[in-house]
Amino acid sequence: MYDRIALVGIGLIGSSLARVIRRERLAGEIVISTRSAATLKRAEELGLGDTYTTDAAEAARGADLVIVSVPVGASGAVAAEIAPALKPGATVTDVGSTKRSVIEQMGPHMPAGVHFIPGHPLAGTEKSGPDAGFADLFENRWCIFTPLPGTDPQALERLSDFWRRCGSNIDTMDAEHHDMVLAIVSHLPHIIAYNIVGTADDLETVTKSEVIKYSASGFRDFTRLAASDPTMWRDVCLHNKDAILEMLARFSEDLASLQRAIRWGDGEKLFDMFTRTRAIRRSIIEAGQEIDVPDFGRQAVEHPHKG
Ligand SMILES: NC(=O)C1=CN([C@@H]2O[C@H](COP(=O)(O)OP(=O)(O)OC[C@H]3O[C@@H](n4cnc5c(N)ncnc54)[C@H](O)[C@@H]3O)[C@@H](O)[C@H]2O)C=CC1
Ligand SMILES: O=C(O)C(=O)Cc1ccc(O)cc1
Repeated sequence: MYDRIALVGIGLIGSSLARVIRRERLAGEIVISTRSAATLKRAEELGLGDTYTTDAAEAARGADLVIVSVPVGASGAVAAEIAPALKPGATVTDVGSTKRSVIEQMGPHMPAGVHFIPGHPLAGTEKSGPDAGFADLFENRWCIFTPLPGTDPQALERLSDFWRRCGSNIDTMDAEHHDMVLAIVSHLPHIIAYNIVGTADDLETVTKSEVIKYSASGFRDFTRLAASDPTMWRDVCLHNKDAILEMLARFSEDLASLQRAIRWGDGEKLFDMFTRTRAIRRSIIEAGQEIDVPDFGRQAVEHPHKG
């Protein structure tokens, strides 16, 4: 699909891309770049690409598609590094979990004639690094693009085709909306998980070994999320601050209401709420999507990001 694909960042997402690109023969050549020499060496041992370099600009030089898969806080620095090496007509995309900040960081560095198309595959795990990736990661998952006004439709269609061949379904929306939706369906659940596991860890009356020994499956699910990469999630929190704070405020209000119902023995209120939430889980299962972004508020490309 592309003669030369450069993967900048070769952790869970970058290495999953490398594997599916190879399996589906989506590139003539895969060039891999990452900042850390040790990670690059591991990528080479795993045979993830054709050539390897710690110099992102060298990787991007002559590439038809550059995919930036680094923590969102590093995307501006990477964009500055690769910009002078990009060839006219190249497409640059990313996979970051937040979109408005990535656009603000990368956009200004993108030379005229280069197609910059921000993206986000809604697929991942709590693991990180090149060993954690797998070719099926994107299978039957959503990939959301947040194209900027004036995006070349052909470049967008080609990139969409690429992701379809990686197994994904495509959606587009503006970056603000993306960040709001993801704040509730992904960022808040991770923050809640970090928090509940932290609370359990701080308890004085219940020992750490009891938490481990008796952890019910509900708590275990939280510990999986709370094991996610600290650098990645620090960056998500710092770079989707407004939307996360908005969702946290709503969450806290609703939690206070739940707390009140428990305090005052309002069983009807508790029952009604638990019935309502049970229906949501059922609709997700019926839709054949155990996780992923629900249908609400999807916006078409015709209403792109205006920031
Ligand atoms: N882990 C997940 O479940 C998902 C992550 N994402 C997004 O994908 C991006 C990458 O995440 P993962 O692959 O999970 O992380 P990871 O920690 O597994 O890999 C990150 C990679 O970026 C490299 N890196 C870090 N700083 C760099 C810099 N300044 N210059 C060049 N390379 C640098 C690291 O060496 C590593 O190769 C993040 O923006 C994250 O928000 C998106 C969907 C799911
Ligand atoms: O591990 C999980 O359950 C996830 O939710 C993975 C994930 C993490 C970050 C994203 O931006 C998208 C997907």
